[in-house]
Amino acid sequence: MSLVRDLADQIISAHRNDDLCLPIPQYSISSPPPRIDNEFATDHYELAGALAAIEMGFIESDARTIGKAWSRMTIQDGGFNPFKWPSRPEHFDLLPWTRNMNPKAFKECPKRLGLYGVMPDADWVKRMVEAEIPTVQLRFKSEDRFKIRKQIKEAVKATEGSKTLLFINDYWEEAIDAEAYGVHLGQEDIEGADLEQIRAAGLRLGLSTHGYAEMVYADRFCPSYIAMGAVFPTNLKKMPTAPQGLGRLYQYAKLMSHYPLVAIGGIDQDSIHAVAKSGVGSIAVVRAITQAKDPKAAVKHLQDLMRA
Ligand SMILES: Cc1ncc(COP(=O)(O)OP(=O)(O)O)c(N)n1
Ligand SMILES: Cc1ncsc1CCOP(=O)(O)O
Ligand SMILES: [Mg+2]
Repeated sequence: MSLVRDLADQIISAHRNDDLCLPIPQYSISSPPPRIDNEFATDHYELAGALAAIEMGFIESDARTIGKAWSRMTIQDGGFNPFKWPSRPEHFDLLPWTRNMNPKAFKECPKRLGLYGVMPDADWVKRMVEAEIPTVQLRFKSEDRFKIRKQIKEAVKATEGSKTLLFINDYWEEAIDAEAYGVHLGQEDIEGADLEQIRAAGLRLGLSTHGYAEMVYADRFCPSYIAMGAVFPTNLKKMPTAPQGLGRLYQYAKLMSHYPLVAIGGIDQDSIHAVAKSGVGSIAVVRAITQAKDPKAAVKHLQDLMRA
């Protein structure tokens, strides 16, 4: 058996019961298995870490990131220990400075944004302000710029004079014009947005991530918060990765603990307490509020469960 195979097997058997593993996707001719070979790896540990990650069900980009982290961890810690798992910022080559020392950092937001309602229109935002939710997002999807502007203006007005912080999903230009508290962008939104303009206007920026590779990428922008998910299955959005589960969320939250963090995806009253225990300071939900019999009561109940 090759050395790399042996190291990978040691990692897998040490972490088999860690709740990090997901079923490996089915491969076909149109979606072939990832190629983890010497071509990209600089040492055995990188290759073994990446191979183990693939067999633990991580997607290829995450496996490559994990491989690099295994290599750094092994060098930094002075030897290979299969029972460890990369979990420190330096293992992932995250930015070495704090927000205050980074002139490109986005404006700070509270470390704990608390319960975060992601709402489909301005009327829902108003209801959330009345329910005294700490954080709300206007996630209004439309092609009509006039309607978008109107919704954003109404949502900003609804939060004025309240303690509720408002993030606008996707429409960063309109959010700047309306002087919203912040903007939320997904990975695909980043390229089309002028992040410098958002930063210069003093709006906070939240970024979505779905795994290790995207977290490392998001870190380069030093956003105000990092969202991670989907934690559990959700039918509200087609996700680029499988639900990550609590085991992975706990690792992500540990690695990125210097950021305000938001967990999202399929979280409800039965799971919110376990999610909060990961250390994330905020939990974003849609259906747990919008489909509740009494949304205002749900806001209170979910917050109680988060704190319990
Ligand atoms: C708090 C929070 N997290 C993730 C998302 C999803 O953003 P994105 O991936 O850009 O998808 P859309 O919401 O735009 O469909 C979010 N909106 N909020
Ligand atoms: C917008 C979004 N982004 C990631 S999951 C999600 C939807 C979450 O909805 P729910 O809380 O109802 O699963
Ligand atoms: Mg988006």
